[in-house]
Amino acid sequence: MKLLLASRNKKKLGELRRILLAEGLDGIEVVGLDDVPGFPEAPETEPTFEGNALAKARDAYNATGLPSVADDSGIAIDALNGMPGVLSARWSGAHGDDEANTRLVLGQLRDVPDERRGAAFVCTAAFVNGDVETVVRGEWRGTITREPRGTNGFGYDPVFVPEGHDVTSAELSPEEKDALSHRGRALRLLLPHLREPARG
Ligand SMILES: O=P(O)(O)OP(=O)(O)OP(=O)(O)OC[C@H]1O[C@@H](n2cnc3c(O)ncnc32)[C@H](O)[C@@H]1O
Ligand SMILES: [Mg+2]
Repeated sequence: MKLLLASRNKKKLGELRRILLAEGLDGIEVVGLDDVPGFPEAPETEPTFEGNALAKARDAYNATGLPSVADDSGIAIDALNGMPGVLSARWSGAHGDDEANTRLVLGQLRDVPDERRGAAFVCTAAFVNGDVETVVRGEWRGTITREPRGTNGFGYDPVFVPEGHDVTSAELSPEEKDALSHRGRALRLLLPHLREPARG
């Protein structure tokens, strides 16, 4: 069985692939959007991660007929009342400009004291295969730093210190991040559902 990972974000796609392959998906060949003919993709306008993930997975399934997984994710910052949330990828106005997004958040939190800098990375993963639709959510709590640190990962990783750690998630190794991250948690919840059709 082919499984389509419907994301345009190369770093995210790399993590999705890495997490799934580490779990050993026997009989499942993982492909990305670059491996299938292009199709129109709806803008991500839903108010929830769940809604956006499901919309992305449905678009991918409807266009290709392949069982499809989409990830909608972001960071919810306590002192910003849960924002950037679903707007995480375009918080500074430019979609996918990780550096500008990160800088804007640090500026917005400049006067927020250490004890109120809590945040959570959230990942919702949606699996669509015909009538079968499954959505799961993984969360990863931590705090926002005052300066970016580290070069691994992507997005807000350089400013996020996971709970129980002193380093940012951009200073963790890829394997350490996968073991703890919102994305790792969500995909491990999805695994039983992915394995089911592969047996048929
Ligand atoms: O929609 P696709 O094509 O998958 O790619 P995208 O980059 O637009 O992805 P999202 O809409 O899900 O937006 C997620 C944003 O949240 C941030 N983000 C998500 N997961 C992250 C992680 O593991 N580490 C750091 N930042 C993350 C990052 O800035 C992403 O651009
Ligand atoms: Mg997106």
